[in-house]
Amino acid sequence: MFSRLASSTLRQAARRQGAKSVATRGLMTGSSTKQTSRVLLRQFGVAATAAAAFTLGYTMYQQQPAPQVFADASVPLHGVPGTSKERTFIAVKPDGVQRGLVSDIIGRFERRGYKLVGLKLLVPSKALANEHYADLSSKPFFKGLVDYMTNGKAPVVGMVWEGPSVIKQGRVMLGATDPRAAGPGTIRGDYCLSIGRNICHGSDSAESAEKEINLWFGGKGEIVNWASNNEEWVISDN
Ligand SMILES: Nc1ncnc2c1ncn2[C@@H]1O[C@H](COP(=O)(O)OP(=O)(O)OP(=O)(O)O)[C@@H](O)[C@H]1O
Repeated sequence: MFSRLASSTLRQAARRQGAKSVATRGLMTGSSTKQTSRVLLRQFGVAATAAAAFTLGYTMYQQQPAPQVFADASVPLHGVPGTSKERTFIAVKPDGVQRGLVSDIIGRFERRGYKLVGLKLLVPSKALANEHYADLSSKPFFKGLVDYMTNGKAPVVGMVWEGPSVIKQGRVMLGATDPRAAGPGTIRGDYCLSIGRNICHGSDSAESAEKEINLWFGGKGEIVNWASNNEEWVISDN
């Protein structure tokens, strides 16, 4: 790239000075040769400086350390229940994704002041869905539930939210499992009508949160420990 840049600069300088036509006709005088050489050297110097600056800048850019977002790596994957580092697993199920409710559900948690520390979009495998709903395996609706979660007609949005009492409050924000019993203002109470299409899931205890977060977000680096600048405006008993 550098040699292409230098030779194009030299060509342009030569053209500008009429050197090409003069040289080919053998009419170049001593002073015009010197002048042309000076111009060529100056142009070459500019190109060399530009190339050196580019190389230096690129090298410095490459050597920059990666952004440091892992502010508190001592927090376990599933958080610390009973503290401001409590964590829960919240999912938007395929019907919620299909109906375009992802942003509303994320927005409710964000506006409440909770912090998003994990987020992924996936069609869960049968094994994952079976494990997630293992406690319901004897229920007559189990097979239909797993099929609806895994058939790929729409993905699931899996999330991990962090903040004080997020496990309990997450369930309150979702509303009752059967949307017809869910209060207005809750996600299910506002957006759905049927227990088989209740658009979201939330861990119901610290034990479930631990199991579900590790199940859905067990991979390395899938949870980000980061410090929110809003924290002092959201979490304090003064
Ligand atoms: N009677 C039912 N008929 C059909 N589907 C049901 C029924 N009961 C529960 N489900 C489905 O199974 C899911 C898990 O049921 P569970 O009893 O664990 O309720 P939940 O904890 O409120 O729901 P989730 O685990 O999805 O948050 C429900 O969200 C619902 O989609």
